[in-house]
Amino acid sequence: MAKPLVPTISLKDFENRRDIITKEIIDACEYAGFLTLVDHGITVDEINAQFAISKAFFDLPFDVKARIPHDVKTNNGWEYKSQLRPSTNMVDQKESFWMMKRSEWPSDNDVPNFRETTSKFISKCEGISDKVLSCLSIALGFEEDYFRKGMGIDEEDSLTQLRLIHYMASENAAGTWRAGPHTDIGCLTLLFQRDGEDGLEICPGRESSHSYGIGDTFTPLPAQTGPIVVNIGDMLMAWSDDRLKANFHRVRAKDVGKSPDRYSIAYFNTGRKGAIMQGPGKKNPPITCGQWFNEATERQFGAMSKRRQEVALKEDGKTATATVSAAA
Ligand SMILES: O=C(O)CCC(=O)C(=O)O
Ligand SMILES: [Fe+2]
Repeated sequence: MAKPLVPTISLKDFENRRDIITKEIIDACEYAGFLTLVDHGITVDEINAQFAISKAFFDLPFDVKARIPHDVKTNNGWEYKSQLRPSTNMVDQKESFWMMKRSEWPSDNDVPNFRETTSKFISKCEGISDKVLSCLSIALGFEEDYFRKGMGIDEEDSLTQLRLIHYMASENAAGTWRAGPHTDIGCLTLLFQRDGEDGLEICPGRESSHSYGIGDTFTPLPAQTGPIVVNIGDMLMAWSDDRLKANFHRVRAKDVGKSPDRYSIAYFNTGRKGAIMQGPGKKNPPITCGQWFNEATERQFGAMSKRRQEVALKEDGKTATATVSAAA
């Protein structure tokens, strides 16, 4: 039987099976750049609890969500239909809340238990990411803790983020994108989805972390509650001398007919600002992760502006009084 494009990899008995798991992860990352993790240690109840928190946040009135507006400089905060994709020249049909461990979080008064549930969820994501990153460190010829130090999740200059995402229900969505084709900016993304909320599609075949040509063969990856979709981002593609592939992916709604709301949660492992990224073969000149992150966020999110968000709110006929003040 042909191997699936995106393999399912179990983290069960990780310490004893580390070598096998490393080989499976590397095989997946060298072509598809995507894999699905199971037996990872987060229960379906814990995942559903975080989705419930996410929904409670997105259900808040616009002006409450807009108390923490997206800031292009830090890439944290709430944005509403404002992510202008270079690949489509259109805004994604979604809203999202970006956060770091040390950024401003929605208050527990607005979303009961936000801090406790989300802190627990983040620490689970950290543990799973650490396992995968330690396999990748060794496979690339670095010390086992190389990427652990590189991410520096507890350092002041950590750039790792959690993103709560809500794609609104739609009907006959031809010509629009829930998320236009893109590659992820950071190192390693963990993506949580829910049964029945499909839409993610991936396109393997990217050769260089500096090329942005998009292929035309996208393969759908059905959404499941429980398994985690893991993918490589641009930073790790460059950091591995292009060995691990950060491939294009996108999220679609049905061209004809109704698509339900879709909620997803992404945990983006990103190198800390001060870490210097250079691959084992020194293919690319050294650059700090901070500089890489700033250039990439400007390229991808630079067009998110105060004006854009206000226009989007008005177009939607929602309250236009929200004090959205994201940097231009
Ligand atoms: O919602 C999804 O499934 C994908 C999200 C995504 O690709 C991203 O935020 O980078
Ligand atoms: Fe993505």
